Amino acid sequence: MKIAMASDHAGYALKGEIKAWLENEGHEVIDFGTDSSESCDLSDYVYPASLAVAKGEAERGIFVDGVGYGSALIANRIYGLNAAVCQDPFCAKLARQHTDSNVLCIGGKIIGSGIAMEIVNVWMHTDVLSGIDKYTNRIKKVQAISEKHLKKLSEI
Ligand SMILES: O=P(O)(O)OC[C@H]1O[C@@H](O)[C@H](O)[C@@H]1O
Repeated sequence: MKIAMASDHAGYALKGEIKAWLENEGHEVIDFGTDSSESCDLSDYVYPASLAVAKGEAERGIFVDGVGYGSALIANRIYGLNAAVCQDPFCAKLARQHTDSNVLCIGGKIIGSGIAMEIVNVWMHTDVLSGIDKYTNRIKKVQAISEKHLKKLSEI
C-alpha cells in the first residue's frame, strides 16, 4: 500500500520509526516531512500529505504530532479524508471497522513506539465492517455531511 506520512517536530522521531516499520512490511511511504526535530508548524506538512490522500496519490495517511488531534483537525477539513486519533490498538480496530478511517493520527508525546507499532499494525490490517447495516448507514450519514459542507478538490 502507498502511505502518505507527515509530522511536526513533536512527532518526527516516531514518524521515522513507523516509516521504517511500514517499509519493512513492504509498503511504500511518501514522506512529506518534517525532516528534523526543529520546531515547525504541523499544517505545513500534514496539509500536503492530506492532499496526496485526497487525490489518490496515496491510499492512506499516517500523521504524527504531539498528541494526534492537531493532525486529525487538519486532515478532517479535506473532502474524502476520514482521520481518527488512536491511542491504543482497540481504538485503531474500531476506527477501521466502524468508520473506515483512511488517516491514522498518533501522538508522539503520549505513545511509546511499542504501542504505536501495535496501533499501526492493527489499523493497517483491519477492514471496514461493510456487511453490517448499522455501520454502513452511519458512514453514509457522515459522508452526507461532507457532501453538504466540504468542497471536493475538483470544485476548489
Ligand atoms: O512542541 P510544541 O510546539 O509546544 O507543541 C506542539 C504540539 O502540541 C500540540 O498542539 C500538538 O500535538 C503539537 O504537535
